[in-house]
Amino acid sequence: MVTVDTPVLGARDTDRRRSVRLPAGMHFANLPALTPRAEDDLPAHRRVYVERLDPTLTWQDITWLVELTDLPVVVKGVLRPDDAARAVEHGAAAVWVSNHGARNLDTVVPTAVALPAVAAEVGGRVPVLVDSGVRRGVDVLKALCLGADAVFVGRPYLWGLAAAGREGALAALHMLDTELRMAMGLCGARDLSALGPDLIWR
Ligand SMILES: Cc1cc2nc3c(=O)[nH]c(=O)nc-3n(C[C@H](O)[C@H](O)[C@H](O)COP(=O)(O)O)c2cc1C
Repeated sequence: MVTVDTPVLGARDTDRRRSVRLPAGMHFANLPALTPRAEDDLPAHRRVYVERLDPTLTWQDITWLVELTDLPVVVKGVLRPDDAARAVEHGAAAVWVSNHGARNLDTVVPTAVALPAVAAEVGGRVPVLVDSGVRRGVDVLKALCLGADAVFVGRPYLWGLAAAGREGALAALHMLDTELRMAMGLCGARDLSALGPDLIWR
């Protein structure tokens, strides 16, 4: 789902294409498929995506997966209420509202915008999870108010890890926890059950 007021392809896209190329002679040691080849007409990361995207997948594949395992199958990347309903109908144990950190599709809808309608559609039948762009405790608070049962982060703890190893990753999570508690206190919320849409000013 993309917003319509900006072009899908533009100058930024071209810039990004250039920026993902490695310097000559370097390669991704553990990701050989990402190493640029002279004959490539697509940047390496795009080639990987194009080769991995399977246009034959259907919702029946979710049912097949669910029947194959006792593990909970969670459908991630849901942004539309109708897709959320399909995920539940096909046996998903949870619906994960995500745009994968807005790293893949330019102008993709923010998850804070998509979340309320998805949560309403799911209606408590399974947990609703969310990620993408959560950077501060107040972001966690807003996501919980907008209908999420749990909130995830991708890059923040990786940045902590890169900066200071295990302690850095823990510090990133601790900061989110502290900020969430502070934001809750400042909103007059004693516990998580007090978080709801009434705390959100639109
Ligand atoms: C380096 C990197 C690789 C990722 N690879 C995948 C992936 O293979 N499949 C997927 O569903 N999400 C992938 N994600 C998205 C994360 O699972 C997560 O949805 C996203 O990072 C959350 O947004 P945030 O980083 O803004 O917190 C990746 C994220 C990063 C940063």
